[in-house]
Amino acid sequence: MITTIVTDIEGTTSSLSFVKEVLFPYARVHIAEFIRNHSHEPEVSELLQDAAKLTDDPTNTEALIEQMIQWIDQDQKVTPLKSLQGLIWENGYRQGDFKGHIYADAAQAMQEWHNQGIKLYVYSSGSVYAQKLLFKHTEFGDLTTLFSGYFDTHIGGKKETASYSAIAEQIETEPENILFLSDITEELDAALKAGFKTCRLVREGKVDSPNDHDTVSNFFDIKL
Ligand SMILES: CSCCC(=O)C(=O)COP(=O)(O)O
Ligand SMILES: [Mg+2]
Repeated sequence: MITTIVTDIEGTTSSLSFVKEVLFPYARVHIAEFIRNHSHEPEVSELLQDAAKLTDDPTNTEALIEQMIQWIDQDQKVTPLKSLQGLIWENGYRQGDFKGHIYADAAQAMQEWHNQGIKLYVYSSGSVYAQKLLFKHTEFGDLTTLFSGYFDTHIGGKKETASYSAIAEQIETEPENILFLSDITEELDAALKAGFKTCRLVREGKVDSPNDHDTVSNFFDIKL
């Protein structure tokens, strides 16, 4: 029996194009200015140090900015970069430059599941802070009240089975009672290996070859 749903964001609750054509370019344009203006703040300074450890020349801030722009362009899920992106997007949401995109079916189904007592969690490569911002500023209003918790790559990569086992342990729920929703087969494979039920979202384009996961094109077709 499914008591709990863990959902991905990009390609699942929200469009790929919102992330790739709105959020990532916004971070790309503002990251240099953001780092130059905020690097003295403890939270930002710590993230920069963590990111610098992953580069060849940890002492050169300008080279680090270039590296982070490259990571954005390559959609690298580098944890300190994802945290910095959240801090940068905060301004965009606050100033009304964009709203968090949520498919209407996802907003409605999640509201219904929540009303039925099903627990909802988010697991995304975007930082927990970025996840909360996205769900707080949607065209359906503040959806953060629907969620019991949020997970990002601090718990591990989304293609690693251990991450899903850690989530199940943390939320004190048997894996077989958890349904994981994602558009990425490798993520679903990892969740399935951890004992989760899985459902694949194919939001744009045709459903491709069959695989081990139920596949739907919107949240209304998800069977619990
Ligand atoms: C938290 S919103 C931004 C999404 C993001 O930064 C990202 O990398 C998408 O990852 P997902 O795991 O949601 O596919
Ligand atoms: Mg995704």
